[in-house]
Amino acid sequence: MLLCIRITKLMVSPRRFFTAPRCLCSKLHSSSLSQSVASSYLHEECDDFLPWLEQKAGVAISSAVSIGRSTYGRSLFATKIIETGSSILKVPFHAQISPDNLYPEIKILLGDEVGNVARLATVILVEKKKGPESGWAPYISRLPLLGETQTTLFWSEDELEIIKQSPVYLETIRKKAEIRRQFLTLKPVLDQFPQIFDGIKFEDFLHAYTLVESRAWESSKGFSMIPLADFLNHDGLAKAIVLSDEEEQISEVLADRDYAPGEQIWITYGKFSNATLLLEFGFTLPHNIHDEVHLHFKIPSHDPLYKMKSELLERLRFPTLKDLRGFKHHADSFTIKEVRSATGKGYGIPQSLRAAARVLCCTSAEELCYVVEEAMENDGRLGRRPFKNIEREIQAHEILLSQITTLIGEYTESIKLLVSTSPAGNRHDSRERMAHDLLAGELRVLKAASLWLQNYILTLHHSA
Ligand SMILES: C[S@@+](CC[C@H](N)C(=O)[O-])C[C@H]1O[C@@H](n2cnc3c(N)ncnc32)[C@H](O)[C@@H]1O
Repeated sequence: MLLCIRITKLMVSPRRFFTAPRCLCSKLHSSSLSQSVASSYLHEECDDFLPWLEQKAGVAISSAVSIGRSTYGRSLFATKIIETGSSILKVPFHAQISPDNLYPEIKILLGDEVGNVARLATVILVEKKKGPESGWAPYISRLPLLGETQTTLFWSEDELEIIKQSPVYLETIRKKAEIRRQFLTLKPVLDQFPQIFDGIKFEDFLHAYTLVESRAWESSKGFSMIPLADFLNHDGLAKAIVLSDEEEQISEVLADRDYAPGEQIWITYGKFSNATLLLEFGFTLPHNIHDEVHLHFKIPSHDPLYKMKSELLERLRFPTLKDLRGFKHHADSFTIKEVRSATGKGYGIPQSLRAAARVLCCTSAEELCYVVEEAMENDGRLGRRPFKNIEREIQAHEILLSQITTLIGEYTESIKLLVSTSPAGNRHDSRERMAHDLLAGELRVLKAASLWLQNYILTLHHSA
């Protein structure tokens, strides 16, 4: 992740771009996370951290926070009253770790195919190897150890099997293969520095890579890890993010609400579903309003219109997406988010998905050509208008409903299995709990979509 400005996509703006509107305050005060874990765990072993960072930065970083422990690992806590809109911390770019910190003799050997995340992961490995001698030791020594990270990239095959229904399963396999590819590209370079990288294994690189993805933020320097700021935990309802001010060369966090002394301070890493949180950060939320499901359509290979339909579906898919932290995602499927209203009115399931269903249900080349011509006569977007033939419109939406009904059955079975195999029906294990949050959230999205479709189809029947 480069959070918000973070990796999974932190979006770093070249200028300060965020001030919390006043009206947010009361809403944010009711954040479940903010209230439940507020105040009890403070300070502890990090007393030396802020003085070290301020000395390194050569400026004051914060007079309003201390580092403490919470249910979610280290966190920042308010040490005094913090008012909405005030600055919580400011970390200059030169006190952040970025790919620029890579030894020049290593950097010069790296080709373009080695991305910024891999470069920054290499910096982390170098500084870790230096131990107490590293100029970053107080920060590096407080990063989670191998074995403490919960992202699915470290799950066993059996653990992954539990979430096979979710797109996270395939995405985990794909991503791990991609990180392995990057490691194999880097390895011949690392081997030239045995005093640093002797005996380095893929797991070490994977660990460093996931540290970067779960903590770094995008900036003009590529991705940076921002000491102190990266002790901030994520609340899906928070509005505060890490801002990047290119003019002043600082990263800053502004309060999105008032904090009392002792309260934990929260930011948002982005509008992430549990699938993304699990894959990139290694945690889930019990009820995540950003959960989503990805639908893949398969055109039967014996369909005589296979080629035409494939080309049209390709036009309907979304292009590459960039998340808040600056990370790119490729969407090769249709995404459904939770439908707010089951009545068929207002925000329903995505138009592009319904358009795809209209394309799929065509039975002749003439019908497909009609869909294309109609798009050209209107705003150019394919399949956006309901078929004039109501029977066809019903068929298109029944295609969708049938696929969603099948998925609902599969998710329900997986959740039943998960609950029944947990000791005494309890999900003690944190990975099982996260698997449950993930599957239950995606099932909720599917059920809402199903209700919406049933209602729409019923309305069409009545009007026929
Ligand atoms: C940027 S770090 C935040 C600081 C971290 N708690 C620590 O101890 O260093 C991100 C990590 O914090 C944890 N985390 C952050 N927000 C969380 C939340 N709402 N629930 C559970 N874990 C969370 C996850 O382990 C995540 O990978």
